[in-house]
Amino acid sequence: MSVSKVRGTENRSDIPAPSAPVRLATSIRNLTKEYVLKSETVRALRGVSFDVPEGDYVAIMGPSGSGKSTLLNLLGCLDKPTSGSLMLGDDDIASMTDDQLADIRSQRIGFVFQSYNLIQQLSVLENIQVPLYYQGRLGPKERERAVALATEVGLKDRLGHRPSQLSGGQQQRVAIARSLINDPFFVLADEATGNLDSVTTDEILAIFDRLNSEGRTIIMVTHEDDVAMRAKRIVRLKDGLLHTDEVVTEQERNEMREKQAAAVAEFLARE
Ligand SMILES: Nc1ncnc2c1ncn2[C@@H]1O[C@H](COP(=O)(O)OP(=O)(O)OP(=O)(O)O)[C@@H](O)[C@H]1O
Repeated sequence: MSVSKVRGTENRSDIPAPSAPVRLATSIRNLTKEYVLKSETVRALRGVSFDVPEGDYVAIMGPSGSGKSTLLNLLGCLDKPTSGSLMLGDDDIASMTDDQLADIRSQRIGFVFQSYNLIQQLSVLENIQVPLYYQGRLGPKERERAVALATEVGLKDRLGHRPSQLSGGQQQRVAIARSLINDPFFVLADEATGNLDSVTTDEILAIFDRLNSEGRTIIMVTHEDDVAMRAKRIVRLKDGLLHTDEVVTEQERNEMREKQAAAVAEFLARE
């Protein structure tokens, strides 16, 4: 893998030129997280700093225990840092109350999990609208938006289906549509293709590509190099620290797309 070693927003053709101020989806400074146990304190994050400009597509990688889930939990407002700052828009989550964190989590962050996390008793359309239930925002406009999102992820003719009547890839599409219903700061994807075969993985990554080209910010944790190479940037953690922060060039992303498309075609030809 040859990713060019360029950090932050320097030399980024996909990020607006300096004349247009770069708006940040999130900004992380000296972020630490310690878990205090009876016998020891685990320093899961030991001072991590990076920015995610709006419209970026970042893959977070690193060996087991390097702090990926801890960082994801902080980005998703599921936990608070021990020190440092994590800005979402103008708000620092470090200084928020638990109630404020819960509000931001349900209203401004789109989650996509490996196991889809859909509600089995609800239809596709209802699952997409779940984040709105908690805010009491369910009217014809919201329904229209949910239908539009279902259409965007290719599920227009499955609106009344239950999750058990869908394939894994279709369930993940529902989760992606659900993640967008609140127009989030960013979509946070945790091993989103981890349960999917190569054909379906390619379909889901194509949806992420499209969403990102429409301006959506995507942050995903993955163990898979081939999945990470579809992002615009790879942040690697090691021992709770930022190890590398590398841009994936458009050429490298295209090559990975072509490689994966060829593998899918070969697989389908064998079927
Ligand atoms: N709730 C917790 N209490 C105590 N220690 C924890 C807790 N969560 C994580 N850790 C520790 O923090 C460190 C970082 O863990 P984390 O789960 O963030 O790593 P990871 O990179 O996501 O690993 P993996 O790829 O295996 O999921 C590890 O040493 C882990 O044992």
